[in-house]
Amino acid sequence: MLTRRYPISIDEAQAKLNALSVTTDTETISVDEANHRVLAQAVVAPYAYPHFRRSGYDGYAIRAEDDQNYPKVFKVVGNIPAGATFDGPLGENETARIMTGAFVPENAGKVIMLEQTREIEDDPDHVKMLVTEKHSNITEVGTEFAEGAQLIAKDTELNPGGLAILAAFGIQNVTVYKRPSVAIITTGTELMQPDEPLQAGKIYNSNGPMIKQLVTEAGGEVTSYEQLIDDTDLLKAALKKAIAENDMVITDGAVSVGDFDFVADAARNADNLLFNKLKMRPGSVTTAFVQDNTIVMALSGNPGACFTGFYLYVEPLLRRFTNQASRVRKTTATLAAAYHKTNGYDRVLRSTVEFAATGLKVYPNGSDQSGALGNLQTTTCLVKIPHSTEPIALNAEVTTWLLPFK
Ligand SMILES: Nc1nc2c(c(=O)[nH]1)N[C@H]1C(S)=C(S)[C@@H](COP(=O)(O)OP(=O)(O)OC[C@H]3O[C@@H](n4cnc5c(N)ncnc54)[C@H](O)[C@@H]3O)O[C@H]1N2
Ligand code: MOO
Repeated sequence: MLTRRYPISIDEAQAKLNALSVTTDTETISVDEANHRVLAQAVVAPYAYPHFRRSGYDGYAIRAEDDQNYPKVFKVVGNIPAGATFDGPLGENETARIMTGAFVPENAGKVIMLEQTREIEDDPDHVKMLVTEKHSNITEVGTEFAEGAQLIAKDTELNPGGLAILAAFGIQNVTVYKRPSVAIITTGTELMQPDEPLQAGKIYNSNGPMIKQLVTEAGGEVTSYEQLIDDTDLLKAALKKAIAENDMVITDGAVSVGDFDFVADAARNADNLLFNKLKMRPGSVTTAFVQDNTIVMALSGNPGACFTGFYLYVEPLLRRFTNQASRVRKTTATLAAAYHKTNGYDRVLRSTVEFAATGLKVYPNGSDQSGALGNLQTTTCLVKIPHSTEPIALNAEVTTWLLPFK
């Protein structure tokens, strides 16, 4: 059924999505699997770190009171490799040979580096120290973290460095936000499977693989991925199932006014229709609605529109499920290359950004057509050309969205 749609602006559409309440759930997972997951609770140090006084160098540990009158001969009373401990105190002018990272005897005040010492021929029980050291060369207990100090803050996305901090304390599990579950439904009888030979009138599905990775990059979990032919009953059933089982459903294609545009119907009858037309190109047909507490984001089948729609509307929403701000950074930049077209709607150009000394410069990157995909790899930002009857001026200040992972 063809019914009139009422377009809203990019800002209005983003505001509507932003106003949706999103539930954040948590789960406890193994640190091994926590890279790029977001902490739902701060992690604190279970004990001081380091938890023993540690030597920074290979050398000899001595008492502070013996640290004078060089050159000087010390009696070697022990050997402390990394991982070992040392029983008993050092006596006057006694020393223990020590390795980097090893336990420093309790009453030692300094480690003399090996380079400042000399063995004594035929006398392995003694060593000659040539000069003292400026620093103690000992890392004290708790230098990095006191017991109970915060190791990593809540709402931090863990990375390999952070995992190292957790591992340093033997922490094996962390409480993180659950990733939002996302079903992806791509549509179109023209879509072939990747292993099928090329056929006239048909294309390979390029949006599906892209959306899958974009969802993952934005912290979502793709729970199902379907490529369906244009069969209204099939599509309706798939959408219903996906809605019942996921936090979000992303559909692609079948959203305009064609014969199989089942999404338009679902949107019209939804619990909460947010928008089904945008004052923007590409992606004017982008649609969003809530059904049974699941958000359905219907992206255009046109590759350029699909890419643009994901970053402007889906990424910020996905991030909210893990209490994160969008990584698509909105800013202003200088339009550094001419763009002559005028537009009835705001146009979002796939562009590239240059971080110049004078500020950000942006350059339209190849085709502005909704159906073009040749610029998806190299695009690093999206640039808004406001609707106007006059072409935009060169060097105009333009709203720019910097894309993450670019
Ligand atoms: N009579 C009208 N026709 C169209 C209108 C309109 O208002 N009236 N809007 C146009 C605009 S603007 C857009 S954008 C597209 C939107 O179409 P859909 O989002 O419904 O997508 P489809 O019609 O299914 O496909 C459009 C285009 O994209 C290709 N496609 C679809 N899926 C994929 C995929 N997974 N990978 C790669 N390419 C895909 C498909 O083959 C079509 O070429 O509608 C205009 N038409
Ligand atoms: O909605 Mo279409 O992508 O504007 O060209």
